[in-house]
Amino acid sequence: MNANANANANANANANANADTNAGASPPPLTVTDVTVRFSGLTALDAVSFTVDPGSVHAVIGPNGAGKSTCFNVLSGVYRATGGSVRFGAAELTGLAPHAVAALGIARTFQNLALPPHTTVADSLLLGRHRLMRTGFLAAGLRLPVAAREDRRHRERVREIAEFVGLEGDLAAPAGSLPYGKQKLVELARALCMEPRLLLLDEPVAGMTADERQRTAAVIAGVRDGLGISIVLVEHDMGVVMRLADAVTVLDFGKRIGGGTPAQVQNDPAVVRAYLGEEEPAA
Ligand SMILES: Nc1ncnc2c1ncn2[C@@H]1O[C@H](COP(=O)(O)OP(=O)(O)OP(=O)(O)O)[C@@H](O)[C@H]1O
Repeated sequence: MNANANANANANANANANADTNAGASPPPLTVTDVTVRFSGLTALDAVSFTVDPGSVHAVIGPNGAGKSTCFNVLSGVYRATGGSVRFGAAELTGLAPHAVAALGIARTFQNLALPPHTTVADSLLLGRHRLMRTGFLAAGLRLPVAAREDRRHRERVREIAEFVGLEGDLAAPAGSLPYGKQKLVELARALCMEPRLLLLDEPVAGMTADERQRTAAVIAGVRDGLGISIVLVEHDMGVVMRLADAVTVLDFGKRIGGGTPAQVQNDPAVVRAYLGEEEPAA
């Protein structure tokens, strides 16, 4: 079975096993309206608007310095927009701290690895479920049956998610001992362990080998197709963007200069112009 088929098969097998909180609930649209971010005189984002349709992969692309990371940081609550609004369904995200954004079912991964290297993959993924744990510290410390039951349930779910991304054979390994591509998949799995409805992926294939890129792209497609989770993807790899994205927003110098399907933006003269001197947006 190739990576694509494997991810999709796993997606189908596990879609039904999705038993926690937000899981299974169709995500609402994410609506970004006129978002502006200024850093002492520099306008990093200038009245940017776009909508992420439920269950779609929406890529945000643009040349270096275009404002992609700034946009990502606004969506995840790390930066506060100077103006405009970001709504996830009825919830206004603007001004919320990252933990409050996460509590709405929005999970993120990081551009650089953020895993404790000596912690096993299983425990790293369990950390991702912290938000969903109900048993208190005391009950867990006293080893009460309710805590043991909850721990078992979370470990089962961790195993399912590990299988979904193809890490089932690595659960006992320290995360830091795995090849880079797998460590990035652990990050993705940890975000999935939050049972998000929207996943923010910051350059998920950066630094990967061609094989790792293909495998990760298949897993991301599986997340959308099998779990119905909406995905915002900031990515430089145009091949991956064009293959994966349902919709693309193109930024340049903080402004939205184009948007639409991958085919539409590839053929948009303004987009091609913005990329001249860098990489062509063609796959
Ligand atoms: N915290 C900050 N303080 C001041 N200026 C910033 C800050 N973060 C970003 N900028 C500036 O905002 C602009 C947009 O940067 P941003 O990192 O969002 O672009 P990008 O599209 O992600 O670029 P890259 O592809 O190189 O990562 C740049 O001019 C950058 O120097």
